[in-house]
Amino acid sequence: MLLSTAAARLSRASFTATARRGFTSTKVVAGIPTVHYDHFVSGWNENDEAYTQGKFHIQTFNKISPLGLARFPTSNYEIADDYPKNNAHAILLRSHKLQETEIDVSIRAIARCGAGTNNVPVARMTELGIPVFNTPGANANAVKELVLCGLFLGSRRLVDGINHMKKLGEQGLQKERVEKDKAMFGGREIAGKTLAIIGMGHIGAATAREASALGMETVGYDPGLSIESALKLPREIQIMDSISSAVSKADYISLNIPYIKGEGGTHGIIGKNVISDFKNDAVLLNFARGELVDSEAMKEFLDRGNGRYISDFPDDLLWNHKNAIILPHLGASTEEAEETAAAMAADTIQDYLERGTIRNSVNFPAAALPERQKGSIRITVVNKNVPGMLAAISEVFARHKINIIQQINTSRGAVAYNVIDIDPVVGDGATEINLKDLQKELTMHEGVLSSRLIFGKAGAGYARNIEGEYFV
Ligand SMILES: NC(=O)c1ccc[n+]([C@@H]2O[C@H](COP(=O)([O-])OP(=O)(O)OC[C@H]3O[C@@H](n4cnc5c(N)ncnc54)[C@H](O)[C@@H]3O)[C@@H](O)[C@H]2O)c1
Ligand SMILES: O=C(O)[C@H](O)COP(=O)(O)O
Repeated sequence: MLLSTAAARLSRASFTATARRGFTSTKVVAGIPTVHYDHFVSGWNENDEAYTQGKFHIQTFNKISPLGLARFPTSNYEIADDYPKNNAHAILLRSHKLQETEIDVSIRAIARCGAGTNNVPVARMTELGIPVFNTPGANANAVKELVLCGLFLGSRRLVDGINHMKKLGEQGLQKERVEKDKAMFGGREIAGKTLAIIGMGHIGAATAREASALGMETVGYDPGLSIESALKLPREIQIMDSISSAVSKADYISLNIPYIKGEGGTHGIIGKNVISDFKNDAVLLNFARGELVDSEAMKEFLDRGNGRYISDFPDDLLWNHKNAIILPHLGASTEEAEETAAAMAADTIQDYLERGTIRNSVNFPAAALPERQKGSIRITVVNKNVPGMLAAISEVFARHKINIIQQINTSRGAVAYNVIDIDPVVGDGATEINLKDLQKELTMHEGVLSSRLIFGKAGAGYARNIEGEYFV
């Protein structure tokens, strides 16, 4: 859907832009030949007046910490929450549910200031050759602190007690009734109880450590446990081989895994089966995602016993349940976490846009080429991860008698990524290099999705192969 409408719009836009410009630019760099290039002034924008030439345009969704945004130097970047169609180069967002129609063809990258990327159509972005980034660990401390708070909310009837005191206050009865009524809000201590951690990544591992320090026994389940996280776990933690075996021992269960839709994903992973292994008075802490828990099954559990559910996510069924406490997605809402996540996302985006470096991507392979030599030109190519692509790409450079100084080719799943530094002095001694033709040949090779020339003006030099049509 997007492609057909976008393609139609872009056909018009690229034609108009080319016709309007009607020239090929040149750039002379001291000591090296003349470089011919095209579309260094972006041809994506339909409205030239709105376009600030020579700057990267970052489109934000959600309110992003100003301290994080300040990482973008104003000399090279412009930030706005709204751009005319095809004027933005990258998207920065938090939990906004990003629709495919909001992702213009000019977008080269998307960064999530936070951990979960289930609000971004990641699989589709992979097909389109657009890297999606997140900020691992940036908000983990904030979430961990709220999970600890959840332990206490689930142990003592704090919210009910607070509400009761408000009611008594309105009636002027607080002092008279407090000592008698407090018996309604008794609880238990967490020391000596068992906490099961499902997902021992940045949040889960930190929670396990703190819970252990508070005197709790800990058990954990995580089939993808990283070495980095394993090193943070308390020594005493017992590692289990299934969710059920972990929860069956637990008085408290903390869920800290990503939400992944579809087959093999985590939708409703805490369902009837797993819940049937809960102790009658178990407390489930869900600071991960609402969709991980089957609300019907949870309701049955809460209706029949003394169990509790503390969740950071809206729930149409459980929002008013007497044994549930629902918070308005506050896990990462601290000044510190918002700032750290925004700063990390800003740095990641800049590294990608300015150097082609990829780190913290959820759909692209990590890639970092050493700084490009002065005067050299960096070209990045995104292609489908199918046989013969590297040879085909190298062949284009060879045909143009261009020497590759350094390069990296790496892949992840269905996508491959190349970063190539070339010597602008062509092999046959010619004094001119035609990047315009080179980029078109590279980009239009079957299987290539996009290419980028990192040389010259910010925001320019991006081309895409959209189902066999060339867009610059
Ligand atoms: N409430 C909030 O505001 C808030 C803030 C940050 C993160 N989150 C949520 O918490 C999740 C975890 O965040 P994180 O920073 O710890 O991420 P992380 O990537 O560091 O850790 C996730 C861990 O879960 C493990 N895992 C994945 N699938 C699993 C499964 N089926 N069973 C057991 N373990 C599994 C992974 O191997 C990984 O170790 C995020 O994906 C996000 O949805 C919520
Ligand atoms: O996945 C995350 O990082 C959290 O859910 C935080 O979301 P937020 O940035 O919208 O608070």
